[in-house]
Amino acid sequence: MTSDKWSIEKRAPLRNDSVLKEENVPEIGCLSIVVLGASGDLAKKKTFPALFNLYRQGFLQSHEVYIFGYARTKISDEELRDRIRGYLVPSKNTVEGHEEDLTNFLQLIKYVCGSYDTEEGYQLLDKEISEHEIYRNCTEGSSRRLFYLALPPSVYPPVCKMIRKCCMNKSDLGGWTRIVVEKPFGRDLESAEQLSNQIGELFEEPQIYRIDHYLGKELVQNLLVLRFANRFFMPLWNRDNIDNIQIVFREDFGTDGRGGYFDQYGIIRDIIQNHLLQVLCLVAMEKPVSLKPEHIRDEKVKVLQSVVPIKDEEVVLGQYDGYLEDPTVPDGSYTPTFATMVLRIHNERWEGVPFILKAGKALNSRKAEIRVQFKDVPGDIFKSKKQGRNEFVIRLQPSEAMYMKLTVKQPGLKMSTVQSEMDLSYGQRYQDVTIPEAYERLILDTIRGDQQHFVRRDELKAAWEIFTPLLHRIDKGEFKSLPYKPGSRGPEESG
Ligand SMILES: NC(=O)C1=CN([C@@H]2O[C@H](COP(=O)(O)OP(=O)(O)OC[C@H]3O[C@@H](n4cnc5c(N)ncnc54)[C@H](OP(=O)(O)O)[C@@H]3O)[C@@H](O)[C@H]2O)C=CC1
Ligand SMILES: O=C1O[C@H](COP(=O)(O)O)[C@@H](O)[C@H](O)[C@H]1O
Repeated sequence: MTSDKWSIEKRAPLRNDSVLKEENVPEIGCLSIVVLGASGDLAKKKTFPALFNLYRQGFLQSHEVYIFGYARTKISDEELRDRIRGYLVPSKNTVEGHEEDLTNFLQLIKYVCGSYDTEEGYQLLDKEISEHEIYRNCTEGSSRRLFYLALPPSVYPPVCKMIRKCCMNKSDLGGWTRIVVEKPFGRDLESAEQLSNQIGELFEEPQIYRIDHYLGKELVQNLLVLRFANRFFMPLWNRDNIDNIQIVFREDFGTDGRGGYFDQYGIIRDIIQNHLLQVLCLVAMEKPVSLKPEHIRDEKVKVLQSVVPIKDEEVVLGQYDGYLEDPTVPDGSYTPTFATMVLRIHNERWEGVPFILKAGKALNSRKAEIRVQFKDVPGDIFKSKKQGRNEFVIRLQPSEAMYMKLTVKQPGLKMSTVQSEMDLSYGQRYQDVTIPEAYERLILDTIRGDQQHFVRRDELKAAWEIFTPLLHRIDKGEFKSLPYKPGSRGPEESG
């Protein structure tokens, strides 16, 4: 099943302190993965493909795992398999054995139809899971049950209630029940806290995995290594040397059939409050005591708590021309599809350094990157300012890369300078490596009980505290979104 060409290192089982009450949790044994909202967009595009890739690499074993799709849509097992089949595609290094693996994987999937807020469907689901556990000779209570909520957040409370009531792992003989919830987790501080309270009454924090898929991206995971395992970054990473840091997300397509969802949230809730802010935390945080999830998340919370209120004059919003033509978008909507803003961190390291966050849909390119711009060289004898500053760029996607823009001597007899690049492009440097999809890593982390790359409750609260005042002013119509042309760089006013 596992092709020799897979070159991702299989990670050894790991345990960590985040599983507070689950010290004797098995890493092996019967595993039931339930994808709620299996009929939806995320499930077919991301969740099932991630599970398939884990299966192909041997992280999900046929003799242990069973996957249940759950939703209201009335379809058969075979119809669900047909819906997702086209999304389970091989990457360039994994073509060999793909068809056989696909057939075997699809046989591990069963569909259960039911509503989200009544017991019948969940009782049926529990029966199916229990049958699978018995079939696998699983000792009652030692099984592992993972519930992935690929659903709109509005249904999280009833779904969690029903899981708690009908579908929990039956006793505490070392098994576990974990739930994965997607963003957006709330619309503002109050609604997020309400949701946290509702779910918190049903599940303990170590059972709740708030996913932010940007935390599963290769170069986001590299940030801590880069910063804290390299001597030459440490002394430079501060207000004395850095002029500004830009964290940018661009998409070259619009709402793409998701206008109904998007219009309720807008670009700040969809991208900035979660994905870009998580990246900011990893760029700005202090060195954690260790790599334990709680130590890392403690440092992230400190950064978030040090962010000062966003100034209105440092915000630009935009909406692309044609957004309102999407039939699922309400007439006259002011929802921003583009936003740029400055975040300022009031601490010893970052006082005075603007963190410029920018995100937009329907722009000129698809790209996510971090640009660290350094200050000018004091007393520059080469007068090299006109060639540009030192800049360190981390491109998260597409084509993962890190490069350093620096001034060098123009080769030749003349003593003149030119800007050049030291380039680490992953496509060239790691040609035989298939970089895992973010969801793949994060689902594996959930199975292993590693919460390092998931958002803790206090982190979420601190994130909403930063954006809620601005979002409320936007919701009240106090900000207008400036028009911009699809395929452009955003509104001209955004610079
Ligand atoms: N799609 C994406 O690219 C991304 C999505 N997310 C998040 O993942 C979650 C799921 O997203 P996505 O798959 O796009 O969502 P969908 O709109 O496709 O919904 C998923 C499923 O939920 C059910 N559903 C939809 N609306 C409702 C409703 N109002 N009440 C009850 N059930 C409903 C439907 O299943 P049925 O009717 O069969 O029960 C649907 O197939 C959301 O929280 C989203 O924000 C996060 C990142 C990216
Ligand atoms: O969470 C979301 O992310 C996607 C972009 O994800 P990426 O991994 O392709 O960068 C975005 O399109 C979507 O609107 C948003 O909900």
